[in-house]
Amino acid sequence: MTTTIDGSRIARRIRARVAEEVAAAAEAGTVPGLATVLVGDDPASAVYVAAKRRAVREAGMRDFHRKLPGQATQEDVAAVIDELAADPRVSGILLQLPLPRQLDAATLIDRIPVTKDVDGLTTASAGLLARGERGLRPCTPSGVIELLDAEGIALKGARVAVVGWGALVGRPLAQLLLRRGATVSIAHEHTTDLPAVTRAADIVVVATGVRGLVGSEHVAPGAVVIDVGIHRTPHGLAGDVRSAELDGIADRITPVPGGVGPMTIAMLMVNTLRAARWGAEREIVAA
Ligand SMILES: Nc1nc2c(c(=O)[nH]1)N[C@@H](CN(C=O)c1ccc(C(=O)N[C@@H](CCC(=O)O)C(=O)O)cc1)CN2
Repeated sequence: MTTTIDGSRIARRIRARVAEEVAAAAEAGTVPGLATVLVGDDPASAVYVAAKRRAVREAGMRDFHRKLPGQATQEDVAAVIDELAADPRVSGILLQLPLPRQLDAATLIDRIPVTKDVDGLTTASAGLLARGERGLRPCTPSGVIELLDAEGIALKGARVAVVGWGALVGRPLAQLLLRRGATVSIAHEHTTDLPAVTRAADIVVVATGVRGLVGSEHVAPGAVVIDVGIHRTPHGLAGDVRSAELDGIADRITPVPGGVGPMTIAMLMVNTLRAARWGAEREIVAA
């Protein structure tokens, strides 16, 4: 029988723990704050940012939000990031992606100071991850690791196939898994004989943005399948995995919705708390 992993329940537990730690930090005089920056009117982005802001308030953190019009220029967005970077009440800055076409996302992300980079997407944060040094890690990949840990799935020595090599999920996840002692294969939608790669894995993580890419032909009996994809369809949300086909094949699988998505927001709360602590340390050192 295949078990569904309840990401919403695990995320709630993490968020409750963060709220306790925020209350303790507030008692000691520091209230963490997250600034979300939303450019334009992409409906999905508006939903995600609203969910993030709700989570911030529920955790007892300060909610700073900036909304810019879809025709905002590079300079407009840069000015907002610089203002938030200079504000000591702001522990973390998140630039919601995707951005409108006229904007250069990589350059804007790199304006975020590394200690406030709660998305872990700056070049500096990517470098710290590559070197295994202290830094903030991207939320979805660290959410996947937390999910696997919460389920008691051993990573040391496990064969993990990561399908998808994007900067938001696949690449950082592969590095986090390597650091945990997993043997990692990175594949993607163009991999020749993808089933041969994924069927050799104990854990298959799919983050390609291609709806229904992975099905029964890709998964060995007893494997764990983590579906990071989210697609809006006329019948509701769907993932990168044809999950119905895996019933009775996979040992465990994450659903869409209710799997990895809620973990992304939970890990953002964890990162904001970590950023507040890191920022406070830097102030002490600078004083
Ligand atoms: N700056 C960033 N932009 C984007 C990120 C990111 O991590 N940082 N990730 C995605 C979108 N995303 C967060 O921004 C995100 C996606 C999905 C969920 C989630 O909880 N999904 C629910 C379903 C909710 C729904 O769509 O109705 C679920 O899977 O259960 C949270 C965050 C792209 N942009």
